[in-house]
Amino acid sequence: MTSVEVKVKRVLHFINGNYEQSSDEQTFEVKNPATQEVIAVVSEATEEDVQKVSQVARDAFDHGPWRTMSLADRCDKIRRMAEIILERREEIARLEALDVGKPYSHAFAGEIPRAAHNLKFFADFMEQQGGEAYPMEDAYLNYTRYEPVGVAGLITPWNAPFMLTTWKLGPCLAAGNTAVIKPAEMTPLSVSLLGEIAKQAGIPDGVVNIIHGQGRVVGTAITENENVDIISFTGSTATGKAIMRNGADTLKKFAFELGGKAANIIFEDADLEKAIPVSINAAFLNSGQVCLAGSRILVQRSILDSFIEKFKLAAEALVVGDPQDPATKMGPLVSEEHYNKVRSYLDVAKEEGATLITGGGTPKLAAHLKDGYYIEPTVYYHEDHKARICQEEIFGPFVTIIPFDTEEEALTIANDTDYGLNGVVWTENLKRAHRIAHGVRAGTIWVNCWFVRDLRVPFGGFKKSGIGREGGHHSLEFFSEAKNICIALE
Ligand SMILES: NC(=O)C1=CN([C@@H]2O[C@H](COP(=O)(O)OP(=O)(O)OC[C@H]3O[C@@H](n4cnc5c(N)ncnc54)[C@H](O)[C@@H]3O)[C@@H](O)[C@H]2O)C=CC1
Ligand SMILES: O=C(O)/C=C/C=C(\O)C(=O)O
Repeated sequence: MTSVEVKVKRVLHFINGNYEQSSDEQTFEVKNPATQEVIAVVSEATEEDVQKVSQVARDAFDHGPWRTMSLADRCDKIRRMAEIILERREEIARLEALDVGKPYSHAFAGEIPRAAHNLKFFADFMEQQGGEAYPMEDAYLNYTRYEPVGVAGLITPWNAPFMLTTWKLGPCLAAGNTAVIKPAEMTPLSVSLLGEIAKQAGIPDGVVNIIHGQGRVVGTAITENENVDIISFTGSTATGKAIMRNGADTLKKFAFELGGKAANIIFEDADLEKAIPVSINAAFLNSGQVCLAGSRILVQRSILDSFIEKFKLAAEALVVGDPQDPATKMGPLVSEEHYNKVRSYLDVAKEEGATLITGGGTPKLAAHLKDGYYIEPTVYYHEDHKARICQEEIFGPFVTIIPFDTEEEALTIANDTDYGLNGVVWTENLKRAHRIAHGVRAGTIWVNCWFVRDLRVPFGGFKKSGIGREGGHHSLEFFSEAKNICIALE
């Protein structure tokens, strides 16, 4: 028995304002990762379906009222979507907990309001934008307009499906584009609601479309489709590379937010009262399935023993359980495949001679969760930052503590990675904080905090963590074509 009544849901594509099944009526099943119960039967698109949805989005862009309606009307409709999301907050948070296995309390308090904010923020922000003007003496005047690009493919991952889809949909719509959304096949439930929410908000048919299926079929077909002009993708680095290859023939524009292996650097003067709980969150939020996770904890050797002792106690105190239970702080991993991947790193850690500080087993759970994909919050210690567990994105409740002696050494270790999405530094020394923030090669550095988000700032990664930036005007520029108009004044 689960803590919520589960009725198997039927998830359909949303095309041109209607929910419909695939042309060949094929489906696939989605399971609750906490129990392995089937929770949904989802339509599985064919290439023909992708062709159809892309054409619908193209026609809506070329001939529909969306890109030509007044900015105020467009933004009002996007803001209405945000209001509806808040009205349905509990329902969406329940679905996210059911589908992803993330704690309901986190979805309700954090991700769903953030999803509403993603839409409202970009509607408000778009209305504040001006253009550029460049007079050439008195002879000519150049002025710049930002126009929508066309059809955007929004390909999103399973770790924060609703929040990350709205993060792309907000600027996409505000800039006047139409969208083909491809949610992750493992977690389609919450994103599927965006169709009816868009319709209820008065967004014209064909502007927001959602198509379900496997990434290698549906994602590839979207990426290769002539009607799709740009792709905004969040997910693994490997998939980012495939998308770039597959989009080359149609010369698509890309924004990629990819993997991470952030260094969370704790100096001896850090305020551990703050650093420990935030580092626990950075390690185990959403079972560590967060691209921004602080999965490499670099600790100055002079405080190593006391840090390990406190961190271990805090990790062991985390309540692991049913995602629907408000007391739960950590749920299961998203799927059997991912569970097996994360578990395989326990063997790697052993082979590499890492020292287990805590975890590595299956937590004690209520009987109805016995088949869930649970792993205890797991903490290793390793002297060698080049070990695989310190280099590869594990994307689970699995962190490694690595010692360092000097600031230079901390920087060397922090930067010795293929990734560069974010970094974290804990110190009470302002000058050192700046030196480290400047020295770490990553898109966001948090000083004495983690995952604090202001939607105006650039968000994205250095190195293999991404291409381009989203957030504020960066998102609007990605989803727009800049046009210059030059007028002779004489
Ligand atoms: N940066 C992040 O937020 C995320 C990172 N990951 C990392 O990726 C690893 C593997 O997870 P996956 O589920 O395989 O992520 P993925 O990157 O394959 O999936 C993300 C999205 O891409 C789609 N996709 C897959 N192959 C595609 C293709 N060839 N063309 C177009 N779209 C495609 C999927 O259907 C899904 O919607 C994880 O273990 C984790 O390390 C996974 C999800 C999110
Ligand atoms: O806050 C954001 O805009 C993005 C957050 C990204 C993740 O949570 C993720 O991909 O894990």
